[in-house]
Amino acid sequence: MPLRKLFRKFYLEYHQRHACLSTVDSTTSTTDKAPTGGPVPQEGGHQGSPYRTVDDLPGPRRFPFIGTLLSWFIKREELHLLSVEKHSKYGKMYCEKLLDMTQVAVSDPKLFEEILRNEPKFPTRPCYPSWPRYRELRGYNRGLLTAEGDDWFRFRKAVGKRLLKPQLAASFDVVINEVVDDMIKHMRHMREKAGKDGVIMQLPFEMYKWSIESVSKVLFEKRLGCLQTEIPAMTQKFIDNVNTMLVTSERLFVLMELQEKYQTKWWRDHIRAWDGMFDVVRHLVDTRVAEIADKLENTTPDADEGMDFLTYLMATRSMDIKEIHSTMVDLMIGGVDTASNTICFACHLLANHPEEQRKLVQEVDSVLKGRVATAEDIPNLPVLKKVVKETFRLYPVVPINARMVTEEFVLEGYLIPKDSLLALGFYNVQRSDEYFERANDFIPDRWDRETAHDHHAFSVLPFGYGVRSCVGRRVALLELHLALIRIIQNFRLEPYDGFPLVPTCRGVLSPGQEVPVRFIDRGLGVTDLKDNHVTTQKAKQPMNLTAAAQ
Ligand code: HEM
Repeated sequence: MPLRKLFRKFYLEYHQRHACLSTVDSTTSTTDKAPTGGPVPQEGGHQGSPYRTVDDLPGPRRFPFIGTLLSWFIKREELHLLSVEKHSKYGKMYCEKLLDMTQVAVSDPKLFEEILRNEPKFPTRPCYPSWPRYRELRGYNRGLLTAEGDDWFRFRKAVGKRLLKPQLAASFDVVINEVVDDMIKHMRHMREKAGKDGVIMQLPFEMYKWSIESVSKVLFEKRLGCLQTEIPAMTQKFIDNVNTMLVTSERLFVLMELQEKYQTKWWRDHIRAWDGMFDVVRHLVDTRVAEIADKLENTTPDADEGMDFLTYLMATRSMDIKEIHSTMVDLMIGGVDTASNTICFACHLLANHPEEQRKLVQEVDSVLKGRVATAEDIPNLPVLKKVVKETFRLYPVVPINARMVTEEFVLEGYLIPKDSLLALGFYNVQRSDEYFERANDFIPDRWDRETAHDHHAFSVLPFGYGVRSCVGRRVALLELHLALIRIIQNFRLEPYDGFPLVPTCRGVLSPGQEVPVRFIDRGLGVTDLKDNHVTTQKAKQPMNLTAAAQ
């Protein structure tokens, strides 16, 4: 493969890794319609075209051959800040060339809306090349994260029906609460073990274990033991393999084919890590399938019956077992560091804003009166919802989303060519004084019912938007709300001086290894679920849980 092509491929993969969901995505957007807003210039067009070209857009200086690639390398852990820097210099829409790849960066809620509302029926998302390659080698289909066209649509329909219906998503509160219960016990243990005045060292890692455990229980009806003092060997192997897979995915950005051909250590580690992850997921799926085998024979899929996720997926008979294995791996990948990073950011913000924390404590204590919350309680906790939304605004785990352009289209009078990349600067908009007053301050009240609509609906999109948006968003919100309630019921949060929080952006926005928060025990001990145990059957009851899952 010629060197230039290899570099182009590297750039594409590099961008996808950093501009999209950690391990995940970017989305194709195609529309051949001229935008509804913005004049189509009659002057400045090229070769008789009424539109301007992307070369007419402002942008950073390009070096021969590499274009602006260097700045990406230098700031690869701060891509969110690089995006802010470039937008403040070149405006809402600029163009840069990375090798021969055109990237159009956009930072304006109206343009986000225009792009995202015009997606095709089956948006395709490019992904790490090593991911589909692994599946090809082992005879697996792509899973939900990376599948395309009809396959993606089929998987999305099956998974979405169980995870995205508000009432059904809300029915996961029982299993989520079970895991939150253990998380609180684990947090108590860790803060005592650290002996540092209530500080939980490596909070992000502890929260990571919580989110793996929680997603596993939701998806497989199985616990992995992440929150036990001694983590079972199989679980530890899974955690290690996820980490190795992610690290080596980055290293295989460059010259993947050659690395495969010469079986480099990174390549071998990568394949071994995937094998390990698939082993665990296959074991979890197959064990559950064996448990429900008898039931399955005569079961028809009825998500409304509150069926557990895997039983439902099997009963749809719309995915074969290998597609299910693949999709379950993808759901695990999509659901772990996203939720755990967000809860770390929320704890940090509350610790540093005692007044906001006080309002939240007051609301939680007065509404729940010391009992464990369920999904039904969430609509009655507006302060909680505002805190989570404001956390997403300040620390969006996906700070820059992206779309590949598969058909040329017109945006703001500029002809955006096929095969170029659209980078949607969410972080930049969310931190901009143009869209939010005192944009860098934590002000949950800006999301008050009366004032929330002052902000453009596309100015904060933590889960993306449209048909390819996050399929786990309702589960994620429920996890975050229930976990945060319980943390607040059990601990008072204080800042731990001397430790600054310095988020990095390697894929997803992460708080780093340590989050400087002290957890002071409130001594109320709200960890026992027995008092208000709810059953999965409640999904059948006619109650309005729509708001609860939003
Ligand atoms: C705070 C938590 C989470 C955040 C902020 C988040 C955010 C996102 C974003 C921004 C996307 C891309 C959307 C787009 O391109 O428009 C996405 C996709 C996805 N997420 Fe999440 N996510 C979270 C939790 C979860 C959970 C818990 C799961 C699984 C249960 C999950 C599974 C997925 C999957 C499978 C996709 C790809 C969907 C598709 O391609 O059809 N996510 N997520």
